[in-house]
Amino acid sequence: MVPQLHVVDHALLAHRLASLRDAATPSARFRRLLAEIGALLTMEATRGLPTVTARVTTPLTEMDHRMLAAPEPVLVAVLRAGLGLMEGGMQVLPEAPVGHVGLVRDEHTLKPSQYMLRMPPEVKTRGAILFDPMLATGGSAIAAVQRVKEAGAPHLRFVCVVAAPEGVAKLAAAHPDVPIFTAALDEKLDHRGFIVPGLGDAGDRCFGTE
Ligand SMILES: O=P(O)(O)OC[C@H]1O[C@H](OP(=O)(O)OP(=O)(O)O)[C@H](O)[C@@H]1O
Ligand SMILES: O=c1cc[nH]c(=O)[nH]1
Ligand SMILES: [Mg+2]
Repeated sequence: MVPQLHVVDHALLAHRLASLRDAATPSARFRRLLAEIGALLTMEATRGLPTVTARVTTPLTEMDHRMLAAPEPVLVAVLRAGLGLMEGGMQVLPEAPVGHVGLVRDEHTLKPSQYMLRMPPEVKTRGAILFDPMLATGGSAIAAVQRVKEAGAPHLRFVCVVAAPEGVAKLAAAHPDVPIFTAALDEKLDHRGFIVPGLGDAGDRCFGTE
């Protein structure tokens, strides 16, 4: 039991995830599904954002209304596959500044290495939502969270699509302050570090590489 893990249960999410997992789904459709899933997960990950009551004048009268208390948080994609997922986050939070962390996992050691980092200055005050569809061994997520914390984020959330129990346990142990939102908690990792049943290599399926 990992208290910071939120497995988001929604019929529309489940329906899209079924198609995303399907090996026959081509790249263009895979990207569209990933963006739609990103939007649905961002709705859930932002449910608890602080709000204030402000006065609003409608064409008919005045009323007190709930609004966001602070500007939208920074959105950060873990390249490459996080780009597709963050697309949906940007639709839900259109005014959010955007950061990127480039990480690639070595297929033999399964260790991530970083090849780029760009973070907007607002991350220091607004906090961040980090997007990467796959939480497998957890190495990439731990490194990405660390980079965003080092950039000054006072708080952050991690959004993924498919998580392995191993990755959830490692991320929660390394960063217990970071809530994890996922569309599915899968069964296990295989001997190559792939999530089972999973959906394969998210970056390759997104961008048509091999
Ligand atoms: O939890 P881990 O074991 O670290 O694995 C997960 C990472 O693997 C994938 O990226 P990949 O390294 O394949 O890069 P890509 O997105 O460019 O394909 C995925 O998008 C995660 O970043
Ligand atoms: O199953 C997996 C594991 C890591 N990265 C992926 O893209 N898929
Ligand atoms: Mg990949």
